[in-house]
Amino acid sequence: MSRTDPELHESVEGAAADIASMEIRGAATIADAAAEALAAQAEDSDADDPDEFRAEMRAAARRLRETRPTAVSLPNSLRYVLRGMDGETVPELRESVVESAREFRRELDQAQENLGRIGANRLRDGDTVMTHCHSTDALSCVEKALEQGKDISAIVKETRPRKQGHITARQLREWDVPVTLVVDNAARRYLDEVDHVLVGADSIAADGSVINKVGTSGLAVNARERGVPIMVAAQTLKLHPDTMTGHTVEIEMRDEREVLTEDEEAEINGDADGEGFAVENPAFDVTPPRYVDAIVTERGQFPPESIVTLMRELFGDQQGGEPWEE
Ligand SMILES: O=P(O)(O)OC[C@H]1O[C@H](OP(=O)(O)O)[C@H](O)[C@@H]1O
Repeated sequence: MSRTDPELHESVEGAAADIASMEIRGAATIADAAAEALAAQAEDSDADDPDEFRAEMRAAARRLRETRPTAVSLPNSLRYVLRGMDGETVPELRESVVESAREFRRELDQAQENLGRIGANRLRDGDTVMTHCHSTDALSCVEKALEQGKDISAIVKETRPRKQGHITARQLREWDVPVTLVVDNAARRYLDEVDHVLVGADSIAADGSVINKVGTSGLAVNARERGVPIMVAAQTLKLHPDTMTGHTVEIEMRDEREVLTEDEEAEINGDADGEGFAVENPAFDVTPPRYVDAIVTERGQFPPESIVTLMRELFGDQQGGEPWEE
């Protein structure tokens, strides 16, 4: 932080640290936490004048923005809340930010509900889904299918290195869904027993590419080879506006210690002198649109190639820089 940066509320610093460490994780959950943190900053601000208040909010948004680069739900959330900031006085500005954050969080919940209902229509009674990682959007489809009285089973991929598959398994068991947990490398073997691959997304690009937890693209290629449809559950908050103008989505590279402990590394190195070896830990990968059957949003389901039409509708009139950079 530079000396001129305003002081940030503990909720902002706390949320930023928790997002970076993945204590708070999952694209929608990150967006929700970011909006909540901005509201806390606004509520407790002791800014003396409107300019100071605005500068404080921009600094808070920048701090949250720099935590993780891939899930576009994070900047989309910050943009939504800051664009709602309006007023001549500090109390007016404060109220507008709090209300904007509240509205964002309400819409996020509603979108997930609506998406779930649409996604559930793709699932038939007795179907088995294969999941990768943990996605609240994807699980919403299962939840709604269960509410429709359908029996659904799941083959849950463990999802190395952080094993978010365990979170998915726990949630599904709470709903009494029969679960088989498999290591990632076993996925292809089990695809013959599966009716749908069901995953979430961290970002969707304008060409319909799906950016999701690393391993999704290999799963999609294998599923296509086996004739299993691939369904991506992603509310429109996951659509990446910058990709409409040719930008690519940055893939987060995480700490190598998530993959290999120091002791394990020492063991591999043995008595060898000199340089160690490289460990890479990309958190996400890109699944090309040709491997995706449907992107399910709260506005309906789309073949990936047509997602750009929806993006033009949603982002077409958005111009200029980011509100936290003004
Ligand atoms: O928004 P929802 O559907 O909950 O999650 C979407 C995606 O966010 C997660 O990323 P991470 O675990 O935060 O790296 C997974 O990649 C998951 O598919």
